[in-house]
Amino acid sequence: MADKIKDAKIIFVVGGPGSGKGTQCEKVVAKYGYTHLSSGDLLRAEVASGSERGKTLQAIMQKGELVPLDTVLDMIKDAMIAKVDVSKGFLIDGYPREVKQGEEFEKKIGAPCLLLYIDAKGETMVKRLMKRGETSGRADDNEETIKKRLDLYYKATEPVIAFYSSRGIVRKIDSELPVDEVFGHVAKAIDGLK
Ligand SMILES: Nc1ccn([C@@H]2O[C@H](COP(=O)(O)OP(=O)(O)OP(=O)(O)O)[C@@H](O)[C@H]2O)c(=O)n1
Ligand SMILES: Nc1nc2c(ncn2[C@@H]2O[C@H](COP(=O)(O)OP(=O)(O)O)[C@@H](O)[C@H]2O)c(=O)[nH]1
Ligand SMILES: [Mg+2]
Repeated sequence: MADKIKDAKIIFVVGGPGSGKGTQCEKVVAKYGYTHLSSGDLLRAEVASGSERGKTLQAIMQKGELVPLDTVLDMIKDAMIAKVDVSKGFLIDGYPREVKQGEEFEKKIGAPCLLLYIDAKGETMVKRLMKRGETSGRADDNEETIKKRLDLYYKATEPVIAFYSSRGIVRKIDSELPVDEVFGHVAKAIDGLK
């Protein structure tokens, strides 16, 4: 089983909060049939289950901080194992959040063949998240937590992009464009694989 995952096509989707990762992943699923695993969604599902672990997670997420590395990684790995036989590839959305998360992922699961860097300006991300917050019901889509998530993104997650750039697998996608144009660039990056 571990070998099967290792051979799977793995794409990391990295970008700030509200940059449009989830939006683009949905479109990739529709066109390429990849399996979309949003680390944030996996964590929110655990919170929704009402488990003790979920309660601990909720408190961390509400503050816009990172949950323990092993927790997210185990969830991603379990979700990958469940889908590996029917999946053409995996979109790992919102992970890695810090270089260490990427290193552990590679030790326990495998190496990514591509990193889609979904790039938008800070003010754009804040605007999109405030709008999303009107309907998302997410405890972290509020002004105070958004600011913390952005700060953490610049501090912890941007170094991830530099880390993988040196390997030549980063494709920077301008996410200020209209959604379909952004997707055009995403599709070009995926078509360039192999
Ligand atoms: N690898 C990850 C992914 C998520 N989180 C936690 O889950 C929260 C929400 O994650 P996510 O949904 O990915 O949020 P954002 O990227 O901030 O927002 P979006 O849904 O807009 O992508 C993060 O703030 C963080 O507390 C984490 O600790 N580690
Ligand atoms: N104008 C515009 N809005 C977008 C674009 N991509 C995403 N959005 C909006 O921005 C918000 C955040 O997008 P989402 O995909 O959840 O971003 P994520 O936080 O990176 O997963 C959503 O309300 C989207 O509708 C884009 O390319 N252009
Ligand atoms: Mg998202």
